Amino acid sequence: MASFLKATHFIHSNNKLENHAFPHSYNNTQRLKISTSVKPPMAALSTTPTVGLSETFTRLRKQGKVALIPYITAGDPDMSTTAEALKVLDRCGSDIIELGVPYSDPLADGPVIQAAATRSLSRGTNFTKVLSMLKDVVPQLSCPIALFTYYNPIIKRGTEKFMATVRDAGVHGLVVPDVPLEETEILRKEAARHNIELVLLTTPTTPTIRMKAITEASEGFVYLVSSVGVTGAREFVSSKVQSLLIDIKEATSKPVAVGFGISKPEHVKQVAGWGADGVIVGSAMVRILGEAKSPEEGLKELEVFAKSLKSALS
Ligand SMILES: O=P(O)(O)OC[C@@H](O)[C@@H](O)c1c[nH]c2ccccc12
Repeated sequence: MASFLKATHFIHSNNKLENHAFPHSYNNTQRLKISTSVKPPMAALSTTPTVGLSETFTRLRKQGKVALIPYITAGDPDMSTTAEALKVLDRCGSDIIELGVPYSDPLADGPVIQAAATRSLSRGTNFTKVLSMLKDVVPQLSCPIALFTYYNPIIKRGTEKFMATVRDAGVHGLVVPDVPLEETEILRKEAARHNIELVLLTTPTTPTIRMKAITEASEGFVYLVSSVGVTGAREFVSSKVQSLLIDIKEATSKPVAVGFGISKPEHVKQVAGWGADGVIVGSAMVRILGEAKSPEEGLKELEVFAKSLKSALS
């Protein structure tokens, strides 16, 4: 976990990624040149019926509701099951779905999501396949998609091209856990230009001053990581979350969603009671799809589970 924390927004590091991504010679003129060759984002807007993350939270706030945000890993057990799972989760009242692009070195993930990523990659999942699945499925969904990816795939494609591509697939938000806060400025600019909200994360060990900077820069919502460690279902949600929520809400009026370890209807209810605007449930969903006897069984179990979480929030 130590390396994860160092590499993320919350703690400043002179991580090598910064140099890889944007060498000092990469100046504004070059960026402008690149930008002119990128497809305008408006083309994608017309095919995307859903609203973005902030608007979703605004609507929910008016209704006095807390967002249910499931996370699943794309391509596990296979891409067509992921497509079906997105539709099932949407039908069960998910307010936003976080879809993970599998990555070979998922340093912030616990065993369940790591195993899902490994299975998915071994079946040949790649970024292009995830995006083409999304392009088909997003128009059939009523809730927005927040794409989860580590930083490396963005660097590989180039930030502008990456943003144009994901927007063209109908994605509304982006969660990138391993990018230093300082680096997010460029990411955020490009994301905004393509109408994508870049969600930043804060953890229980993030110093207050940094937490404030993160809430200021975060878009869509602020992701509060409930506990130190890696992703994975836990028996209890850390009671520290309650005071962390108070601190964050003093710093910002942006919505705050809590994730890491939330895996039961009781957890969801508890975190909502502490004042969270959203709850993120990952490993518990991923486990259901990954361990089911068949994809069909997995989808059925997923539906039952998502409904149980949704009703805990109503
Ligand atoms: O799996 P959990 O403990 O329910 O946590 C949320 C989650 O899976 C998702 O948001 C996520 C998956 N991988 C991550 C890496 C870092 C931060 C967050 C994530």
